[in-house]
Amino acid sequence: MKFDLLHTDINSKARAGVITTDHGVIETPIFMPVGTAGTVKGVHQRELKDDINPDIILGNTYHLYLRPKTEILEKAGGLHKFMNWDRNILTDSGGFQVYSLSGRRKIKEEGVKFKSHIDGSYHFFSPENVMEIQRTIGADIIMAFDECTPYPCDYRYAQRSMHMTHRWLDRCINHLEKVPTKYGYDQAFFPIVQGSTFKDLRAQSAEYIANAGAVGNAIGGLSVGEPAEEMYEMCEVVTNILPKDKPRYLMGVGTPINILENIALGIDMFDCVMPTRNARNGMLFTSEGFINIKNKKWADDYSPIDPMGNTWVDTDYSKAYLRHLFVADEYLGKQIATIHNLGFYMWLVREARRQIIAGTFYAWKEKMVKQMATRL
Ligand SMILES: Cc1ccc(CCc2c3nc[nH]c3cc3c(=O)[nH]c(N)nc23)cc1
Repeated sequence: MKFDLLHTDINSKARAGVITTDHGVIETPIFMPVGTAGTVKGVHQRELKDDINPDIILGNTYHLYLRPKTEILEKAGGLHKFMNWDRNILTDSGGFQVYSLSGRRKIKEEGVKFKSHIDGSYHFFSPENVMEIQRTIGADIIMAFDECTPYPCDYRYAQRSMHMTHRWLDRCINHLEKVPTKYGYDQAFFPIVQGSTFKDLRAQSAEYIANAGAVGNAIGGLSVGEPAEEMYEMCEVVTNILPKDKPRYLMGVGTPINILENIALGIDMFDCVMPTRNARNGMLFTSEGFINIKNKKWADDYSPIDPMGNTWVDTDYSKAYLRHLFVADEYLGKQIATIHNLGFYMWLVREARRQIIAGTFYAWKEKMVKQMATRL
């Protein structure tokens, strides 16, 4: 994997770049749609390509390991072939999902014992076996096995959790050297910065991760309930330490405003379940603010979903029709809203990239942040 920095904004730390892997280029800043179990819920791969056109989507080690299981993926020749997606895929390492999904889990130095949320069976993730699972899934970018430090927590806990994540990072790196890639293309490995919301721990973790010398770096432990101001403060500290010539991935972020503010702080890659999860609840993101399509006020509004729309659904269907689909619980409603929200997020980061290259990003960002804060 290589990263070319094309342009850095003069009024902020925003950057425009290109990541190149064996499955094509990724123009940054980029938003990565969440495709947890090998599908972006409710959207065909063909629709994804034609209408949303993401350079990369996310998969999840925890979910894919439990279902369809690694042997099924291996026989298919990896996740790309299994789901018929020939562009980039990034998989998270599963640590976060174990911490957030399976209520029953025991975190020890060796690894994490957990109960499957599907059938209650017991499983064990360690830095070593999670590296093997990600080799088998075959994503182009794979994440270190870390502990996403719960929020809030006291300093002692954050410090011990951070050091364990650093020890687990060393075990991931050592093991990866012993397990060759399985399908003939390269897999990039990203370590993850922790340290909760303590500036000194964040600086310490950023130094440790920077010293690992990986081709890309991630910031974890945020977007876990902390106030946005604290998220921005931690990103400021960490992006001042992480190398400039490597992409920076801020995990699980965020709202459109979070994304613009963090692009200004030097973040290149984002993922978030909001556009897809909120879509399924009828919450639409537009450049003028939020729309809850189930609200009665849209019942006889025959205007397009979003006149400024970025995808064909925005002008093919009216607000009244989309509201009817949600009220009637028709699953076409969820599909339309998902394509709309993902189209909005892709537009937002592409427009940010255009503004950075034009040198007008900062003023545009300030205008957009004000404009999107309204609730329609
Ligand atoms: C499919 C998929 C879904 C979700 C993710 C990111 C999930 C995610 C976080 N989401 C919000 N905050 C988060 C923090 C962390 C973190 O500290 N470490 C890891 N490994 N993942 C995180 C990756 C892939």
